[in-house]
Amino acid sequence: MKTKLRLDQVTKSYGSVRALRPTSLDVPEGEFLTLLGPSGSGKSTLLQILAGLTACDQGDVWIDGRLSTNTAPHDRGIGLIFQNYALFPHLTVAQNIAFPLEMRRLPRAEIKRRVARMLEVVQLPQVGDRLPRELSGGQQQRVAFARCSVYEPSIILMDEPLGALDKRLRDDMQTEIRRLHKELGATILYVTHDQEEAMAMSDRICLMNDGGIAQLGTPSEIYFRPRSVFAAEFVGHANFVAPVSETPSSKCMVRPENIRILKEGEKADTVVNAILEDTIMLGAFSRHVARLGTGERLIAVNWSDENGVPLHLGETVRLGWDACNTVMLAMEAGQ
Ligand SMILES: Nc1ncnc2c1ncn2[C@@H]1O[C@H](COP(=O)(O)OP(=O)(O)OP(=O)(O)O)[C@@H](O)[C@H]1O
Repeated sequence: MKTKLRLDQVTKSYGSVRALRPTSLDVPEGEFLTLLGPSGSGKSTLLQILAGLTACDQGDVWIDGRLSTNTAPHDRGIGLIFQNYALFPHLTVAQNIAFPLEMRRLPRAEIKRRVARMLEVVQLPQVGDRLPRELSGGQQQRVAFARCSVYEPSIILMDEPLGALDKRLRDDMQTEIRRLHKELGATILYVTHDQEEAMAMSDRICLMNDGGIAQLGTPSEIYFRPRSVFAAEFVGHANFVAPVSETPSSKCMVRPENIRILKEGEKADTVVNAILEDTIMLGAFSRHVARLGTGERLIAVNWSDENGVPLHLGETVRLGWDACNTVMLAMEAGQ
């Protein structure tokens, strides 16, 4: 697959703050890649360097196979959407969407055609004559997406675009952005610090920590095969258990859905006794917290079973998991 974007050993410091350690990244054409990581991990810096809004100290940026490190932002063929999407308040929705095309001096009829099509794509065909303040937050966000996509950039960078929206709207917009991604076929780089959002939306996740890439992989690889304690803990809940063969320099991790409360006579590769401290019925699943003799707590998430043996808080349960569901993690410095 053709590489659309490439960062080659890019670094950035702000005074004494090292925002980005030497970082290399290849993004294939048409991919939806999410930059996920805690606050200050360098996500926005990486995006700004790709957009040309921030100059890197060292390294190179390649776009479409062309060396673009010093290319001006408007010559990079990249669309940008940020959290404060700032539509022009005095222009109608249609005028807002037409703006990038007016700047590029496209013929009037062509502008009209493209604006109408974009309004269809974002499913807002009726609101072209309204002002932005007459729209809901989610609708405004869709208009921002339309304005960014109307000149058909083949790369779209989004920095926390749903950060200002409430949960319900976020969910709707996630689906919407996925649909638009498919429809437009653009390469999308999406910044979020919300791991569920990253899981739901991405072809691959670039997990960032402390100005560098901690792990790059599909949502499933990052979740089931994290390569560090940081990755294991940042995405989902990590239960740390004693490794079968004790290696002082490693930790063993099991996800909650792979720890079972064993029924009478049921077997597993590893079985431990624990006191049940809490059980929460979440509908399809139930979440159990159980305390080991060492004082450590394990979390198990199992299918709810209406006909199962009732569990009582304070009772001793047998917890079991299989070797194939454990992940050995190297300890990082300081852990
Ligand atoms: N203009 C700036 N001047 C000084 N320091 C900066 C500047 N921009 C970013 N930094 C610092 O660089 C580091 C990386 O910041 P960056 O904004 O890339 O992180 P982020 O992962 O996007 O964080 P957030 O999720 O909070 O937006 C942080 O320590 C930040 O304080």
